[in-house]
Order: sequence, then C-alpha cells, then structure tokens
Amino acid sequence: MNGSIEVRGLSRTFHTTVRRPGFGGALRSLVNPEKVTKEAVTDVTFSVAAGELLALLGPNGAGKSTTIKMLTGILTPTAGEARVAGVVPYEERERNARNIGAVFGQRTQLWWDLPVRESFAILRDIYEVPKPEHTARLQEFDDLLDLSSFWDTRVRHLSLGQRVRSDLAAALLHDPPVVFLDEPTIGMDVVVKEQVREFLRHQVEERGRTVLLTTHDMTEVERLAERVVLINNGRLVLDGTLDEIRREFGSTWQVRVTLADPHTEIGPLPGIALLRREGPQAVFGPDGPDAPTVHQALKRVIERYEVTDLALDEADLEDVMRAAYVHAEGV
Ligand SMILES: Nc1ncnc2c1ncn2[C@@H]1O[C@H](COP(=O)(O)OP(=O)(O)OP(=O)(O)O)[C@@H](O)[C@H]1O
Repeated sequence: MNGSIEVRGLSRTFHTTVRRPGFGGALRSLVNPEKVTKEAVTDVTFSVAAGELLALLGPNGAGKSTTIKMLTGILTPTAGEARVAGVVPYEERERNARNIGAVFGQRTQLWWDLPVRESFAILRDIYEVPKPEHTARLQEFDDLLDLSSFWDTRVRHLSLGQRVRSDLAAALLHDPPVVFLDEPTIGMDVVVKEQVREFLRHQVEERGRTVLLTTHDMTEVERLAERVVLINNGRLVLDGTLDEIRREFGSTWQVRVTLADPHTEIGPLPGIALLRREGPQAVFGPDGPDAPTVHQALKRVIERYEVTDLALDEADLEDVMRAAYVHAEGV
C-alpha cells in the first residue's frame, strides 16, 4: 500500500455565533444571533511521501489541528481535497481508520477504566489483528516504550508519559501505514520525550510508516523531521527541508577555526566568506543566497585547510522559525 498523504487546495471554514456580553446581550444573541465566519484552513496544498516524517508547524490557532482532523476524517473540508494512503478520509472514514493511527497528545483513545492491556485486546478485536501478530507487535512496542511496567494499570491512574506511550502503541497496533501525531510529547519530561522520539524514528526508518507530526518543540523537529510545512492564519507559507529553511532564514552561522599553519593563505570557497582573520584564527560566515548550511561549510573548510581547533555558532531552529514566521506575516 502507498502510504502517502496528498492535500490539494484544502480549506475549512467554521460558522459560529458570538455571545454578546451581559444579560441583555445574551437575550439579543438568542433572538438575533450574530454569525461569524472563521477561515481556519485556506487553500492548503502539500504532500508527504510514503515513509517520510513531515512536521506541520505554525503558531497557536494556525490551523494545524483542523488540517489533521480533515485528514483523519473527523472534519469535512469546505473546499479542496485530500487523500491518505489513496483514500479520501472524510468520505470513507472506516476504510481510512484502518490505514491510519492517530495520537492527540491532550486526549486518550484508551478506555479510562480498563487496564492498558485490556484496551490493547479490545483494539485487536476491533481491527481483527491475528493473535501472533498482535503479540509480536506488543513485544516490539514494549521493547521500545517499556510498557509492561504499567500495562496492568488502569488508564486513569497512568502518568502523562505512561498514558501517551500507551496511546502510541494503541494507535499502531493494527500496523497502519500512516500516523498522525498532534503534539504527542507535550508536557513530558526529557527522558520520556527522547524515548518517544526514538520510537517514532524506528517506526519511520524500520517500519516505513508515513508520519505527520505537529509540535511546538523545535528540538523535536530537529531530531525527527527532514522537511517541514509552516502554516500561519490557515495558509501555507513555507514548505521545505530544514536545510533549505536554515539557508533562507538562518543565515547567521559562523565557523571559527584555528589554522595549523598561521601563515596559511585563505582563498575563496563557494558561498563562504572570510569574516575575520587574526594570525591562526579565522572566522567564516555565509556569503550570498546560495550559502551552504553550517555543517556543509564546516566540511568544506576542514577539507581545504588543516585546522587544530574549531567551533560552530549556529542560529538555533527556534530563531530560524521565528524569522520564517516574521517573513510570513509580511507576505
Ligand atoms: N469547531 C470550531 N469552531 C469554530 N472555530 C474553530 C473550531 N475549531 C477550530 N477553530 C478555529 O480555527 C482556527 C484554527 O484552529 P486549530 O485548532 O486548527 O489551530 P492549531 O494550529 O491546531 O492551534 P494550536 O497550536 O493552538 O493547537 C482557530 O482560530 C480556532 O479558533
């Protein structure tokens, strides 16, 4: 099965009524409700290749969750279309449900009053997963997520980290090619976050799953995603690899080296400028729109010159994304 995600011109508008303030206002709202229209997602187009992990980023209220809800079949778009593993999710919700796993970090799909293991057993029956497969997959998930220490505990008594790890396992028990994760590691401690990231990396690299992830955590993006799509006010404003985005919005890196021979002459390197030179110390920075990333620059510099010491200064992804948002506001 081709687990790709295709989104073309996807839009979703919400119509709501606003409540006027005060008792009189409430009465007037009842008789003559004031209608407002909110364009949550407008004309969004992107695709995710099978086996790719894409981070869908954007500030609060940008339209990320609304997009994911359309792709999981919970919401129907007002315009445009989407296909997930070849299925139009909001037209064939059941077929789509077999192809996808979804984890919403703030909510659980497990049964609150049942031990985790029983929730897994119910899901096995719902998705008709053969027992040996189910057992093998649980074993794999336990190895990576360390579930067995709490899988006889009722879901309501789990810590947040334990609950989300259980949710992740539950979402993947039926072996879906596509996985949607809406802020999966929100509120977790660093150790559990890292465990979840390792699990996700394994699911993409070893199991070939396609993952669409939303997060506000740039460390997560750096660790997991090669490509990101940025939305702002419901519109797609950027679609590119992290390298491309760093090149466009993070042009503040520096490579500082100590040359083995202080008399070395520094010649031109493509896209790299010599910013300062003092005896054996040389500082390089990006030059022009085709400047390389800091890692490529470092490689080029140490291939060309013999150095005894080096250091990197790189705009962190948080700064790069901030610059991208600011750019998007001005578009
Ligand atoms: N059911 C709804 N009715 C009316 N407006 C809605 C509804 N759901 C979402 N919206 C509005 O649509 C916009 C996009 O919301 P959405 O939840 O998709 O944003 P988000 O990018 O996921 O934000 P966050 O990062 O805060 O989770 C917001 O302005 C929100 O208020």
